[in-house]
Amino acid sequence: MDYKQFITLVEDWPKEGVQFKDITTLMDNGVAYKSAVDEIVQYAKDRQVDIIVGPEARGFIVGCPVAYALEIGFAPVRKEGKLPREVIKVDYGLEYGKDVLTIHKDAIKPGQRVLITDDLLATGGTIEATIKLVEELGGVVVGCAFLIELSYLNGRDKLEGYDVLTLMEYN
Ligand SMILES: O=P(O)(O)OC[C@H]1O[C@H](OP(=O)(O)OP(=O)(O)O)[C@H](O)[C@@H]1O
Ligand SMILES: Nc1ncnc2[nH]cnc12
Repeated sequence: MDYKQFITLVEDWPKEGVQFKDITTLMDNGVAYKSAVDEIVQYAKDRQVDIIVGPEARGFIVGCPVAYALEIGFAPVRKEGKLPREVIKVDYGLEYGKDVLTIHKDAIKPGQRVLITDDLLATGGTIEATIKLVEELGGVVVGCAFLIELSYLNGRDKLEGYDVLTLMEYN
């Protein structure tokens, strides 16, 4: 499917000079959303994934339906101060700012095969931080799946050695 027709490009948001790729117009379309999720479900099946991990908030939109379809768990990675129990944390930077990401200490069991999902790969800061959290808990990252890759921001450079699926690319 040509998913790009469902993405809305918003100039100068959230900051001047950034072209925001709005996925809500893809999610609005049930057929397109299901098709995108189905592609990631197949990718996860091929890798015998035990658990999905996704960063707040748009990583949930992609990862939760995949976990549901596969009848496996989903572990949320959230910004600091949002998870109620003991967490580990990591600092990271992204296209338009920086922040801290956290995950519950017991979210992943050592040796579990993990698929990380997010809507978009930009500088790669978020995925790099999420991988760090997963690996610190002993998880094995067997794939990273995104709807969109902004190849002009070179996020893939941070993913050397990891398997990556992206459904759309912007140059
Ligand atoms: O590759 P990067 O440069 O790290 O950028 C990509 C990240 O930026 C966006 O999330 P954002 O932090 O804006 O949070 P949100 O999903 O809660 O809107 C997007 O959903 C990715 O997680
Ligand atoms: N240009 C962009 N559009 C949508 N989400 C993003 N996250 C980081 N950069 C982004």
